[in-house]
Amino acid sequence: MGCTPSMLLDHKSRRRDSTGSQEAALAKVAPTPVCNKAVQAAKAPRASLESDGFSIQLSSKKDSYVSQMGNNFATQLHIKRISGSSSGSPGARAGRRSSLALTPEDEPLVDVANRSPPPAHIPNAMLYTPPEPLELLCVFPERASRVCAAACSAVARAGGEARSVRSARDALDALRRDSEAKLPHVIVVDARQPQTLDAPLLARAIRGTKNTQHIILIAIVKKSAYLKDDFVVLPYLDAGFNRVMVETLSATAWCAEVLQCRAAGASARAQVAAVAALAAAVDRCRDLVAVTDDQQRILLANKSWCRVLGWRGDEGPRPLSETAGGEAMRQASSGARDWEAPVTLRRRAAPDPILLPCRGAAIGLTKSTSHIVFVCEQTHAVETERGRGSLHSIRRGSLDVRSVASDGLRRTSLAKLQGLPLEAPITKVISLLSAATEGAPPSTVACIERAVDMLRTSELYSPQMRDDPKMRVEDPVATDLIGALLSQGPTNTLSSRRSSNDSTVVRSQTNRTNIKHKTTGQLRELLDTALSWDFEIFRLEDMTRGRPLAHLGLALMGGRFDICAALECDERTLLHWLTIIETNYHSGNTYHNSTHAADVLQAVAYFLEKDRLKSVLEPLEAAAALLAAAAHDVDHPGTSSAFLCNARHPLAVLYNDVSVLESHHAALTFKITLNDNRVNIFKNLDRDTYKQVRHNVIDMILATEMTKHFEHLAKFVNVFYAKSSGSKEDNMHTDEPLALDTTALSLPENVILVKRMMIKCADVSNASRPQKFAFEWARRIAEEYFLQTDEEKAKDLPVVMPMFDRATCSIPRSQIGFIDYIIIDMMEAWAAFIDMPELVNHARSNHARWRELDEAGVSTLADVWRALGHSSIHGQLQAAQPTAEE
Ligand SMILES: Nc1ncnc2c1ncn2[C@@H]1O[C@@H]2COP(=O)(O)O[C@H]2[C@H]1O
Repeated sequence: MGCTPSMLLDHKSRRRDSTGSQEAALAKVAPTPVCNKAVQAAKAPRASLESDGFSIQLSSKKDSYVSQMGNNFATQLHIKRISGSSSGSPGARAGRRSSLALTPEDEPLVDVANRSPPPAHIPNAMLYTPPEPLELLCVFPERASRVCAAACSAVARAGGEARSVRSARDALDALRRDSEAKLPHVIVVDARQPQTLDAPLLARAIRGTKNTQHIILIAIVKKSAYLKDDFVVLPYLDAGFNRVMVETLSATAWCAEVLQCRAAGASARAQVAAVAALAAAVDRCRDLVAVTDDQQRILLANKSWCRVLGWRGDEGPRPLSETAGGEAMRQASSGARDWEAPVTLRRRAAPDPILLPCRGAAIGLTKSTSHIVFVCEQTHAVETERGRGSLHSIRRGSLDVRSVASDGLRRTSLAKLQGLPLEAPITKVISLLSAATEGAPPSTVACIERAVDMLRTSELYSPQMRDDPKMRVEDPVATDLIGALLSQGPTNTLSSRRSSNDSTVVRSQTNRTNIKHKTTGQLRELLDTALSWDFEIFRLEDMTRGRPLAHLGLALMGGRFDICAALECDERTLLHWLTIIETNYHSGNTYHNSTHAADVLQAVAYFLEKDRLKSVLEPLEAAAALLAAAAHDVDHPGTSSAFLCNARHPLAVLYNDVSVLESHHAALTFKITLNDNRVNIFKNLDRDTYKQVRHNVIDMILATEMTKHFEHLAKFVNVFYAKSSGSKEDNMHTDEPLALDTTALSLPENVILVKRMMIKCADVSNASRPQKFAFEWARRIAEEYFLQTDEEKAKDLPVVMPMFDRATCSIPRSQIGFIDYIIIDMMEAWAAFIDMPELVNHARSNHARWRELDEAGVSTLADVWRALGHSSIHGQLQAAQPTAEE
């Protein structure tokens, strides 16, 4: 402990020690104009003095050599309040607010009750020690001192043991050599021959030795000296003696003294033991505890206090104000009995103070306060840092007091908040990072501090364009596309351009030809290849006359994955579900139609075949992933959420401009499904299973929102690549290979990240497909963007992606930007996770081809297809393939 329990026991005597004189001691006890008079009064025995409302009485126990046991004051100083007006001036009384000056009558009762310290309650059981035979040590320089012999024989008669030594050195040796159990209860020191034995010096040395607080020290003085001066005892008491006794050879006198010493000794030992026990308890507290004297000088500081504030273990009493500030200090000074208020504590190794909730209490055995207890709650954040043993670390980790306004209310509520057992993981991360700065080189500290500053923002996952020369695509097309993908809300409105549907109205299936789910031989052959990465999706689109989803869905969901078993539904219901979902895709959209849904479904199915996912996902989770993929863009209007917001479309209004399309896709999926028993693939699931599947489907559909792209990617990377050297996000931007760590898969929350990543990658997997597919998808999305721009211009709406104008837009550049900013990082992370390098290989090779085209001056859609030697890949495919009906 910084300050020890022994300081608690004798802080009053230390006060005297520091002044070196009784006058100074008295002056300190009464630090008012009255004190000088008190000193004079002390010199004039039995003087009583009244002034300015005070009565000071000094009484000297001259007639008894036995002063009060266990009390270092042979002379007792009483400072009384005078309640009447007879002796104090009214002005003086009215003007003072100190606890000494104010009379109890001047204050409201409640206030008085709260200001007088509670009687310190020490349970009686704590103060009991079993009686022991008395151990006496006599220190008498004279070889055959008769006084010494009288004392020893009295101890023997009382059933105790006595020994004697002749010098101060021998006495101290005996104390230091003996184990604690053998320390004497009483030490009698011959103070009659100062030239041979300096008794006060020896007493100080004894009191400076460990565990001697309970030893009763008796100084033997000559009768002549004793009777000469009223204050003869004071230097002895100041030096640490408990009692001053006149030399005597009387066996009776010695016997009485010895018996009193045994009783007093037992009581003193019990008190010390009780204080030691309480100090040990305080030391084991998590909270920061300090006990001060009535002048707020710290007498005891527990281990938490020392550790958190950077105190050494051996510091003497010091003013609390050097370390603490705030409302708590004001409360403590007000004399309140019990209070709760925030305290700011300065730490030695950190510039920023910490703000902690603090409870305090004034303690006193009498009406006046002897001790003040401060218990500062160790908040979780401080404790986390403590775990790192870093004081330095606390600087950034927990509480930023500088940001706290000076008004007390805010500080109080902040302190209360910090007292709550709540802590966000980010707080722990900041604490750990801050701890890592300890002892680190300045450059590392600077890096960590910058990282911590970034972590402190609430926009953790908001992407910022990287300042990477390699990546600096100062291409307005790429900037336009990425900017539009990553931002949501009104930029700067649902088009009925290709659909006049109220999107929340389930489309009737009747306006479509019922699908033939009897597949032709060629279609069967094609569907047999549904689990290859170069699956001919556009051929399927053509063969099924724009209904690829139902056919592929039935083949994959009903066939290979048998989700009917997991969902406990029949294949017919699944077919109906697929059909109605497909019906609710807009066939007029060039990109966001059911072919895109089928493509994403095919990608998810392909991923699910990978060993990593097979081992991680339950059949029901796989089923949910396939359902989510099939439905993830249902009723997509062919325009972006930003467009809907700008157009003040009912969906944007319904979803408050937040995740408009994804919310709609997820909600409509369930509306369609639950609307009709014939399509309700969930109808046989029990409540909990339904809940689980629903949660999974919704979560995955919402994960396709591109504004959250970097959030999902960063979380995935941080979890599954966290253990390689350096930040994985940084690694992603270098050519260093990623080091995969899949141990985190044991946590369900991390499996969620995997499912999100899976559908995200599937959603934009077109850029990682073989070139002929990737280029067709690029054409389709560009066409859809162009149509949106056309509509925005026609309706005088803000143009979300002005660069996507069919007359001027460079398709190669838009694809280069898309791959650079969205695809590569994500595919690298996912490819490594599921062991599918072709994802990255295709993306890179597509990127290279787009670059070639760009460098060749190819720009518009028409240019691209001309350069590729045909008007459209899809057109080429269409011409070559038979349809499903053939
Ligand atoms: N090849 C591509 N080029 C440019 N943008 C794309 C490409 N593929 C997908 N996207 C965009 O990425 C988005 C992913 O979510 P959506 O399907 O809602 O809408 C998609 C398009 O806006």
